[in-house]
Amino acid sequence: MSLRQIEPKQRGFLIVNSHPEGAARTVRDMWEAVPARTDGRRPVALVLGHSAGYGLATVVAGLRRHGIRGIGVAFEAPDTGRRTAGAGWYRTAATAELVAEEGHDFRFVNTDAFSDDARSRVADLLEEHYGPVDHLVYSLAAPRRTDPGTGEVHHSVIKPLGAAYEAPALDFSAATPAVTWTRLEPGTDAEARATVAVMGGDDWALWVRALASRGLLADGFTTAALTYVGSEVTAPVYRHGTIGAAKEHLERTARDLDGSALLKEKDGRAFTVVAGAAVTQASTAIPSIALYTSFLRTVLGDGGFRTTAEQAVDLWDQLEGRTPLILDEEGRIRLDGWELDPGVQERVRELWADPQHALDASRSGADWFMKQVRALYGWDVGNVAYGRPVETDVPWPALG
Ligand SMILES: NC(=O)c1ccc[n+]([C@@H]2O[C@H](COP(=O)([O-])OP(=O)(O)OC[C@H]3O[C@@H](n4cnc5c(N)ncnc54)[C@H](O)[C@@H]3O)[C@@H](O)[C@H]2O)c1
Repeated sequence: MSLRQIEPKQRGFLIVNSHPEGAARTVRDMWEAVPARTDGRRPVALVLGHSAGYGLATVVAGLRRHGIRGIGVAFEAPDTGRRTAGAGWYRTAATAELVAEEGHDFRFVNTDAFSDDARSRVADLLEEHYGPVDHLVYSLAAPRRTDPGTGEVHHSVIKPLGAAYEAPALDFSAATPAVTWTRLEPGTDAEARATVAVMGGDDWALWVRALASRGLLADGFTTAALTYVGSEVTAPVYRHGTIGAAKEHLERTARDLDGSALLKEKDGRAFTVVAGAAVTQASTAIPSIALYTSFLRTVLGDGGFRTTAEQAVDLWDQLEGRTPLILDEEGRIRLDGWELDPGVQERVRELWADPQHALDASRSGADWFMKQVRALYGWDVGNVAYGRPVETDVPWPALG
């Protein structure tokens, strides 16, 4: 037991502790925001990266809309007595509570998904409880990966390639959001290769092969990995940078998997899924993306900015064949039409051209962004009694 009174602790743009009840509340809010529909076949799903961002939205929408059964995998730190558990730990506990309350059948594994050990543990659990997988959703975002073959640790970096990138950014370490400038020197070839090793498609392909080798791909199996295209204003640091090289590798991996004998044999498909900008722990680490996302919110307002859960609902409907697949000319599933709409991008470019003036004229997007960042850690969430001591040592849901 570790009942204590906690306050948010911020270092730079990072918040280093999480509120269990606040984090749980965000999951319940997401759950309630996804209208339930319980008919259908209850497919078996494996979601890698289930505790945050698009992975969490995929689990919640999959449970609510299709009654998915199966396994989520994430890598979260427990409560240490000095420091709270990671927010994803508390979100997992809250998701498991909803699973139990609503009679679903979904388990959660806390492990390094990049390891062979994780693959074999998950395959064992699938064999024991569910059988072959209908859908594998790959939504990991990590700063490093240990190559299971060589033991080498690769570190991803967020840098432009070819030329330095100088751009406005949002300083959200201060109480009031302000514009600052960021300059990033170009990454080296070695840094680009390391980023590809972490965020490219190698690990995804290892998961698909591991499931196939255990006879765990269902007929009509689909697998989808999350990717991002984004705006031309952030392209130098995203799509044309080191992370963009990793996303291109991920997209090539999708095409290779899609054409592979392994999938053909099962009448299976592999896709990347282009989702829109979202406030997540992964994306707040990218300079300028915070300011871009704030401006996107200013332009789109409350109704136009699609949530991760809304996009996950669309993804499931396409994967389950309830609506036709929306593929671009490169065979990617597109969920980001609302973000890349030319009129929307034109208005974002106008704000970007004079960012301080834009921020002075309207802080709505930046204020929303900062609130979203705090909510990622369970802070500043409605209907939470922050003044009361709270149990921080919450157990990880049992696998039994
Ligand atoms: N955030 C965005 O704006 C955005 C937009 C489009 C696409 N995407 C893509 O969505 C995917 C997920 O990103 P996100 O922003 O939702 O990330 P996130 O940081 O919110 O979540 C990452 C998840 O990965 C898990 N994870 C990290 N390392 C792990 C490991 N070693 N083993 C097991 N689990 C691990 C975390 O526990 C967490 O569940 C990425 O491919 C990202 O590029 C993100």
